[in-house]
Amino acid sequence: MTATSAPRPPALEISGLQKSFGKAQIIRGVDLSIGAGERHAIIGPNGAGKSTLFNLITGRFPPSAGAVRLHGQEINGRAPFQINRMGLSRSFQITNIFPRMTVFENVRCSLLWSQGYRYSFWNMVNRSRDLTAGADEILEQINLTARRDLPAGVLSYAEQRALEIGITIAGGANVIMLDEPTAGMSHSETDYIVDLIRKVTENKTLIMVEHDMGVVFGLADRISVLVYGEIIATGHPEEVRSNPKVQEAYLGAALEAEH
Ligand SMILES: Nc1ncnc2c1ncn2[C@@H]1O[C@H](COP(=O)(O)OP(=O)(O)OP(=O)(O)O)[C@@H](O)[C@H]1O
Repeated sequence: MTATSAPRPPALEISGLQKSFGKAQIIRGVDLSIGAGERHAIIGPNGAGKSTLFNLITGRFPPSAGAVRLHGQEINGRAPFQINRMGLSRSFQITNIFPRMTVFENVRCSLLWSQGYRYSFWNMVNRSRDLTAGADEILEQINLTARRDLPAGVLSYAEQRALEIGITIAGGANVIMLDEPTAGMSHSETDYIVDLIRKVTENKTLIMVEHDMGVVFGLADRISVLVYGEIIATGHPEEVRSNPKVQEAYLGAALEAEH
């Protein structure tokens, strides 16, 4: 690249985004720009529209108005799998693994899909050294090598969530979206998952919805606060923490709930 080349577009750029279900307007004009390599948390009270926003970004729902750009390319109207192939991958609130398949097979399956293979290729799978090596590398990253050949269903809850993160990153996406990755975890499990997230999102863009303020303030470079379908503040953790609007609308109560 030369010095005169255009600046890198943000990893994700959301403009004027709206979503209504029938008469209910759930996302009411969201503008947000998330830079490449940034770790960004979206916080807000229950029912604020965080999951809906995720579903709009990932193509699960079509927006009522507005646009989403991934690395400068508009993604409106594309199917989730197409957006995934453009480098965006997400996890869900509910653990989303194949419990009877081994831990290794879960990751390999995700790699297969991300590379566009179909069922007819299963018989070739065992021969594919690249896939095996790729899956083993992911298992190493998520600390599940010792559990490689167990059915995923016998893993502990935290290990299943770690596996799900492995499945999310397996396709090599550079924008990773995690929906409440530490929900339902003990303090020690949460610490374990936070370390893991930090490790696997190195040099990637992370967008996460999270209710645990310890996790949010420990991981995020910037935070957006969504209240009633609108972003009322975006900024560095300390700016957001001290913002009186945020204190009033959400953070006061959320931080109190932690103690
Ligand atoms: N498919 C849908 N049809 C109708 N209403 C919906 C639909 N999906 C979400 N909603 C409504 O949109 C609002 C926002 O829901 P959403 O799940 O996005 O909030 P949230 O911020 O993720 O909440 P939580 O923190 O509890 O997960 C809620 O009132 C919900 O009932």
